[in-house]
Amino acid sequence: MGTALIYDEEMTKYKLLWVDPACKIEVPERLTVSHGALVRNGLTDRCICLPVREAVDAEILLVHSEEYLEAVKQTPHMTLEDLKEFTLQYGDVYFHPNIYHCAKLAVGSALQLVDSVLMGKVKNGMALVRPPGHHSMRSAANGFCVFNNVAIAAQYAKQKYGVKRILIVDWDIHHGQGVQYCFEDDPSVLYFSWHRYEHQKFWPNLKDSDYDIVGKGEGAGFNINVPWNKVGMENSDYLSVFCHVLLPIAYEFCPDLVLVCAGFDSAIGDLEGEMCATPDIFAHLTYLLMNLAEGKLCAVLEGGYNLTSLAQSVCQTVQTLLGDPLPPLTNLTGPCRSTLESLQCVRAAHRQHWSCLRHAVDLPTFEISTIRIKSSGEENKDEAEVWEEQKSPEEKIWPEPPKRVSPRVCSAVVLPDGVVCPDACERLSSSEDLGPHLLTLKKDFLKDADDSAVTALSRVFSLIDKMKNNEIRNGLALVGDAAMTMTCVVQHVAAEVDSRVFLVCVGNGNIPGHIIEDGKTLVVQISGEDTEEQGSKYYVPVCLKKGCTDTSGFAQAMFSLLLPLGYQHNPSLVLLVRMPGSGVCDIMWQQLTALLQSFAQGHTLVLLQEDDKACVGPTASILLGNPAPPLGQLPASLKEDAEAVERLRSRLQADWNLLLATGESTK
Ligand SMILES: CC(O)(O)NCCCCN
Ligand SMILES: [Zn+2]
Repeated sequence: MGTALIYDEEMTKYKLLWVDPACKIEVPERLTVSHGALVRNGLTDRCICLPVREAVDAEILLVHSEEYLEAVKQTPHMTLEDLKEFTLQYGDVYFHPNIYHCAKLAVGSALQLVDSVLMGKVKNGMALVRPPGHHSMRSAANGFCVFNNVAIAAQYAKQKYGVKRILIVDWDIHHGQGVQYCFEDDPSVLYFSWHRYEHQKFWPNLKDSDYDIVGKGEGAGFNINVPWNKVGMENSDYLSVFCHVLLPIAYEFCPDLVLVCAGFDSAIGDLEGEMCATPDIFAHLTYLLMNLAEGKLCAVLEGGYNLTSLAQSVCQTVQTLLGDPLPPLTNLTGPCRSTLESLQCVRAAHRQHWSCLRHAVDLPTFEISTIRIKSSGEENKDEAEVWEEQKSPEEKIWPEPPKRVSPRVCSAVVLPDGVVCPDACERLSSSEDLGPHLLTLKKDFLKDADDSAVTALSRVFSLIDKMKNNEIRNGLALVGDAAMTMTCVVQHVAAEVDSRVFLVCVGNGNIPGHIIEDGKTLVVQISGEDTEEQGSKYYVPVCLKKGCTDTSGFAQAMFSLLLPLGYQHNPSLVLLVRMPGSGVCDIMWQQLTALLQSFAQGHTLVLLQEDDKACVGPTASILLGNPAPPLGQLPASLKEDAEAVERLRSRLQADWNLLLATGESTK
């Protein structure tokens, strides 16, 4: 199934007709440069372009009041003076004779997208619309928004398709209060928003945007606000919020549909946001949401006012929806102190609502307000920081996002004769020669191995070399001895100059000490074995009381340990090994296989042991880019397991500060 793209130039046909500094940034060119970049990068040709349509009254009334709709209906016939007068009753928004038409098209675009995803015509998609929607409320336009496109889409999905649970992720730099108000007492819609807040000093200056607003009544816990109390947030800050707040809760919620309020004013260069995250971060944020709801993801454009970073961010998002390999994220230095304060506050506020946060040991029992922290931080703010804040947001520059080339072959497999090659995979035949290195290995490692093991290893090595040359994206090998093959592979890759391996070992099994000495291989082992005291900077043994059968504990280790470590290690190869008898369930295994493709531009090598032959198909399906099935709503993980994960984090966070989720940051 493909990726839908919805866009119509009709939505460029309205603009600000008078002087209003607050609104002048919302220009038609936002759509034309975004769509133009997609065309220029050959992305529109790869999408399924769907037509827009006008929303009908009944659809708009899913969220808005009749009197508001009736009032907006009058605007096409208004004179310029009437339009100005009409606009005065709302905040930071403008009207135009054609904006009602465009607002109906924006809603209609979002609904077309929802229809095509929920009817299974496409896998996912993006709607490029204006006017944006997430600030508009039941009876009020606000923040350039007229109708709440995404809120209407959520109500529409529930009403027309009976969707039970919807996750709305709002990565726009402004708080979508309109969405929050619409669903604050609705437990079937989980709304997550981060937003520039600066202790209520930033627009829309609402106390309702702070972290302690968690939803009301039945909806308590289903509204997550992450305030950014400083500008200049970077990729690390965004990733740490996904790893330590959004993903654990989103997986526990287990949505049937993911809607994204895709605003790109949270990208570097945007004078509204004043953040420093680069456009390629949206490739990763999108991907991290694509293994929820079996990949049913609808992204709808909200804000984004720097035409360069907007266009780049839109392309990064669409490329990920299309399944292209993710770009490497470099120099992730870990979250700043302000982010850690916000993280701690949000996790504390939601601790009672989500079992994934229940055992988080780092959380104070008292309610900490970032206001108190700020005032305490005020005294010891050094003059550099003061100067930094007073400096005007000068023109930022950032590197063009790296090209993301899909190798000719997606998935290659090394299988014993007699094992069927999964559809769409390429079977690696015997490599021509055994290669000199192999003969030495034969002497070192394989002395008593039979020829089939030597042949298999030579094929695995050629698979690795083809991944290195980006001829192949990922691969899978079914071998006689997974542990031995793992050791040889690490040895082989570590011999390369600029290689870094991220070895994820699921299940019990001995990791030879020498492979973690060179600092190029980071090992995370998730098992039921308590090898905690053998841990080191490059060897992270996660012991789950009930072993890998415990999905909640496994999931927690995946988000709060594996993801941050993987991002910070930034490997050139991911080696995922399933030890025999690990007990990990297939869906957890598939989710893990999917998540690990965030790294190394998707160069993942999976090693399975022959008696795990049944895993070949399900693993290949994920390697080929199919979404992992849902884990189901996750129960609380065991207290001991959560504490073990927390102990590991506190031991490791000095070396790997993306693990930080609270407390003092080094920055
Ligand atoms: C869609 C949006 O969130 O980017 N609108 C921002 C409005 C800012 C008004 N000061
Ligand atoms: Zn915005």
